[in-house]
Amino acid sequence: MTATQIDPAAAFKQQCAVQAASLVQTGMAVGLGTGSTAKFVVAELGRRIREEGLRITAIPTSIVTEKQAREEGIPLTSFGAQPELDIAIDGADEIEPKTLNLIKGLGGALLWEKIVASAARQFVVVADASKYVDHLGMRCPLPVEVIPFGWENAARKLGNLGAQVTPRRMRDGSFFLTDEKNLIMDCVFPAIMEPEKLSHALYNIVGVVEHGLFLHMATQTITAGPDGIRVLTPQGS
Ligand SMILES: O=C(CO)[C@H](O)[C@H](O)COP(=O)(O)O
Repeated sequence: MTATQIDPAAAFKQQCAVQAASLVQTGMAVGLGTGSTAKFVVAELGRRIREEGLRITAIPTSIVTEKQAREEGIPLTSFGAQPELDIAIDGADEIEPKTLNLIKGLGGALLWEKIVASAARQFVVVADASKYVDHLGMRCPLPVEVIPFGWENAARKLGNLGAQVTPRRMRDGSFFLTDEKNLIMDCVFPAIMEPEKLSHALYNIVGVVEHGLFLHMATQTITAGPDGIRVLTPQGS
C-alpha cells in the first residue's frame, strides 16, 4: 500500500512541505515541527543536507521529531546555544485564513511547538488545504495541556468555560502523556469566536501549562490541495 493510499492528503502535505523547506538557507537555525506534514519537511531538509550540502542546525518540537532528525542527519542544537531561531516550520490542525490563527496539538506536541514557534523570527505553517476553517474550533477539539496533579479540578474549570472536556487516552485506556509527562484535555467548544479572550481564560486556570491556540504567531501559511499551492500571510501584514 502506498503512502497516498494510507493518507489521501499525503501528496498535498509533501508538496507544501517541500516548498516550505526551500525557504531554509545555509547558516539558519531551524525549528522542526511535529506531525505527518512536518515529517515531510524534516525529510526534505535531510535530503537537501545530503544532496545539496545545506548546512543548518535545528531544534525539534518533540522526541519523535528529534529521532527523525537524527536519522536524517540534521545537526541538532539547543536553546542554550541558540536562543533565537531563524525559522520554524510546523503543521496545524486548523487555520483561520484571515488572521492565520491556528489550532495545533492533535499530535500532543503543542507545548514544545509553541516554545519553538515563539523563538523563531519566521513561523511557517504547512498543511493540506482541508485545514482551513471559518472560525477556530469547527473541525477539531482544542487541546489543552495540564499537569497531572489535580487535573480533575482543571478539567472542571475548563468545563465552566463552556467546553466539553475529554482527557486524551491511549488505546489501552491509559492517559496519553506529552513529552513533558503532562496530560491533554481535548476541549470541544461550541465555537471559538473570541480566541484571545479564551486564551486568557485558559492561562488563568491553575494547572494549565499551555493550550493549542496559536494566535498571531504564523508569519506565513503554505497549503496544498486540488487547486494547487496557496501561500498566505496575515491580512494587513
Ligand atoms: O500540532 C501538531 C502536533 O502537536 C501537528 O502539527 C498537527 O496536529 C498537524 O498534524 P498533521 O500534519 O499530521 O495533520
